[in-house]
Amino acid sequence: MIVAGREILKHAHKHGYAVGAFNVNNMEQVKAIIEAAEETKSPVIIQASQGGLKYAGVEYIAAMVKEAAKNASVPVALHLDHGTDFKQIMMCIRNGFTSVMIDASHYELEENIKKTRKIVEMAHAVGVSVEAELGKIGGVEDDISVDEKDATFTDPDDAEKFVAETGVDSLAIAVGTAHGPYKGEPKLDFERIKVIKEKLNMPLVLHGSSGVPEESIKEAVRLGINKINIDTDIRMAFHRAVKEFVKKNPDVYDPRKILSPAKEEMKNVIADKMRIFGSAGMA
Ligand SMILES: O=C(COP(=O)(O)O)N(O)CCCCO
Ligand code: NA
Ligand SMILES: [Zn+2]
Repeated sequence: MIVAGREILKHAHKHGYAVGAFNVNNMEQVKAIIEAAEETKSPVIIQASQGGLKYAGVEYIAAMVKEAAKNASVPVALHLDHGTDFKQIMMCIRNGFTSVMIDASHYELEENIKKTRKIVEMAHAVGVSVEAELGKIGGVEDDISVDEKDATFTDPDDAEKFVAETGVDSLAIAVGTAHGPYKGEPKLDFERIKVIKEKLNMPLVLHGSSGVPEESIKEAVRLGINKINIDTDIRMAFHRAVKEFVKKNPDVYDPRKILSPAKEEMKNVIADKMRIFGSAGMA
């Protein structure tokens, strides 16, 4: 069933595990996520970025995810990832999204607070949860790009002020991850996660989580991360499977035959992550 984002994240915060938040652009990704969630009995967050909504259309994404959630035995939230455009955020709420991110992290603290507070007031008025970002998460992915030198870690004291003055349900923190593939191995600032969790005592979000070693993910969850964003690893699973299928079956042109192995590969990758995040069996 479809639920508000805060319901899923509050449970994860209370019981000390993390829920996967997986990006979708098409039907095969939605099916892969829901099948993995059913298989592992995991609550799950299905999210679309502004780029994903531009590609598929907000109505298509909302219709597919609501249909999938209606028939699922696990809790599902539908979330807007990295919302920067006020109209886009309102269109998502209008189409039944149960959670939205307002990403005003490029602005100074006071401006970020102001923009975030406006979305919180409107979203909370209709029961929709809100995620915001403080600090700048590095990396390049679709329309999100932050240069390595501009990536700034989240300051715990600023975070305390930010949450008190905005009322957000969850906070995305910059602690060493980056969007997209990593060149070297990412070094997470675990001490910073620990301090922020102690100060805020609320659901925390890790972005740029594809490519982070399993042990680092587990440590971040132990220290209080409750939502883990994954996009690149699913894209790579899709790419691997399609490439392999087409190489082996160059004359098969039926999209169902070409995309089915890709859906299976994405499902397996997602199910593994749900086990690593600790959400398996929590639904
Ligand atoms: O934090 C993430 C995922 O990061 P990653 O792709 O490193 O797993 N996201 O917010 C997905 C960004 C999608 C842009 O269209
Ligand atoms: Na990444
Ligand atoms: Zn992100």
